[in-house]
Amino acid sequence: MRVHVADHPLVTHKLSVLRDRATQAPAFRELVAELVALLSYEATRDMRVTEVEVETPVATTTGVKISEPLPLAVPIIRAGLGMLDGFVKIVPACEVGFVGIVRDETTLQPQTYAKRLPEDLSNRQCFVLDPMLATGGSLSATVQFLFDAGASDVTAICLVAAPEGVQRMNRDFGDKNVTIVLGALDESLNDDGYIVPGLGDAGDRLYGTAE
Ligand SMILES: O=P(O)(O)OC[C@H]1O[C@H](OP(=O)(O)OP(=O)(O)O)[C@H](O)[C@@H]1O
Ligand SMILES: O=c1cc[nH]c(=O)[nH]1
Ligand SMILES: [Mg+2]
Repeated sequence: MRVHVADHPLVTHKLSVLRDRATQAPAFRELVAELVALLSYEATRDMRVTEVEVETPVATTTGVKISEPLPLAVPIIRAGLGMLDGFVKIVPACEVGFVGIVRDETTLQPQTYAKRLPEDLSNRQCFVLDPMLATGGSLSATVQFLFDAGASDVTAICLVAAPEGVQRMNRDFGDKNVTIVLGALDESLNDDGYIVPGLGDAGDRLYGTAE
């Protein structure tokens, strides 16, 4: 397993505005889309491509196109849906699968309530989208669904992670072809399972459901 933390002033700037409790849902959604676009650049560095011949108005040259089977984007509903548009803008050729997971607020255990994935994921590069990697339960369950369907190459894009979540992923997938691309690796988790300093509940902030 590999972990890549983006080290770029634009990412850190946008994350700082995202973290600010005064940032309201419309700006929050826009910033999430912009951050996904920046992180996708790093996350797709090893995307598989096939050589193609291209005729320019001047000459024939060799280019590339994204290989088939096409990559699969998997947003973890609900908050991960806020990252889908940003990813699809960068990789319009991708297909999209869905996993719906919510944490039990008391036990912090992930509860899966929806799953719609292609049956056979062998040879598919998969890109999981979820802004928050906290205890790691939700991401670990999702990556396991993908491996169970035959995937062997999974990249997760998360905006903010806690060290506890990264350790959990390393415990579960340390010897697997899994890459985690992060906007920031924060300090810790608090007793309620929230990332510190984090940005609060990403789903609530995206969809305006915070109390
Ligand atoms: O690493 P974990 O401890 O599993 O926590 C992270 C999960 O928590 C949030 O989802 P949440 O359960 O709040 O659901 P929501 O997206 O519907 O708000 C977040 O989007 C992750 O999926
Ligand atoms: O800090 C956190 C932890 C889990 N889920 C969130 O949305 N935020
Ligand atoms: Mg939530």
